[in-house]
Amino acid sequence: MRRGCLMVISAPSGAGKTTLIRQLLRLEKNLIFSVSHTTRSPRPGEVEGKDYYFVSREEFESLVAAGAFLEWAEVHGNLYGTSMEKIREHLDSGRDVVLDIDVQGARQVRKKMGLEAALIFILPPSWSELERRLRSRGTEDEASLRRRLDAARQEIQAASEFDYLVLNDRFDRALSALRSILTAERLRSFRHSDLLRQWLT
Ligand SMILES: Nc1ncnc2c1ncn2[C@@H]1O[C@H](COP(=O)(O)OP(=O)(O)OP(=O)(O)O)[C@@H](O)[C@H]1O
Ligand SMILES: Nc1nc2c(ncn2[C@@H]2O[C@H](COP(=O)(O)O)[C@@H](O)[C@H]2O)c(=O)[nH]1
Repeated sequence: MRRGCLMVISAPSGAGKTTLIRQLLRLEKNLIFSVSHTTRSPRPGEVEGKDYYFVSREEFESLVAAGAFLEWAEVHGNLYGTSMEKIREHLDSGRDVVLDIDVQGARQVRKKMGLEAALIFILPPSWSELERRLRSRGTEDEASLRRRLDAARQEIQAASEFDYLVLNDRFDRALSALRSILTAERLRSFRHSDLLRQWLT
């Protein structure tokens, strides 16, 4: 059986990765979203177990101590982490998995999983459009908005470490680029060892 693909998507806050991932999940039936743990409070409309597992700092720290996370990081003043167990299960059973994580997390995944993980960075079209999108979402107070825009400068510096860059200017074009990346990743030879075995033995 083909081993699933791991797609890691990072971007500055407000670039549009959550919106793109939601739409990608509607179109790609074999793709599963990895629900992270976070110490951040839920936003209006966010659902426990669907958007995040919302936990206290104490609970998060005990999961870190138990080695439950593939990666974790402090982002914009809150802790976020990706639990290892489910991801392994899905990949082993041939399901593809998408992670919405920050740059620090993406680096940790690359270190642990090497080229098995495809690292994708979403770029906003401009600084002014990034700020406009973040403001128009209406989820951040001024301090949080400033912190996210400041962090964006450093995050964009790391974009060249990623395997793929996707410009989220026109939404439909960015979505189609993500679907093409998934198609390419599904064809990588190491995922098809069964297919190759019959030719090589
Ligand atoms: N191509 C686009 N054109 C215009 N608006 C967009 C586009 N893509 C996303 N948006 C809008 O930009 C806002 C921010 O998008 P989204 O919440 O998906 O960002 P994000 O990268 O996931 O941010 P965060 O890291 O804070 O979760 C949303 O209101 C979304 O509808
Ligand atoms: N390293 C990780 N980063 C994560 C994880 N889940 C989400 N994130 C990133 O945090 C910021 C902020 O997200 P928000 O939902 O509070 O706007 C964003 O960059 C996410 O990609 C995770 O498990 N690990």
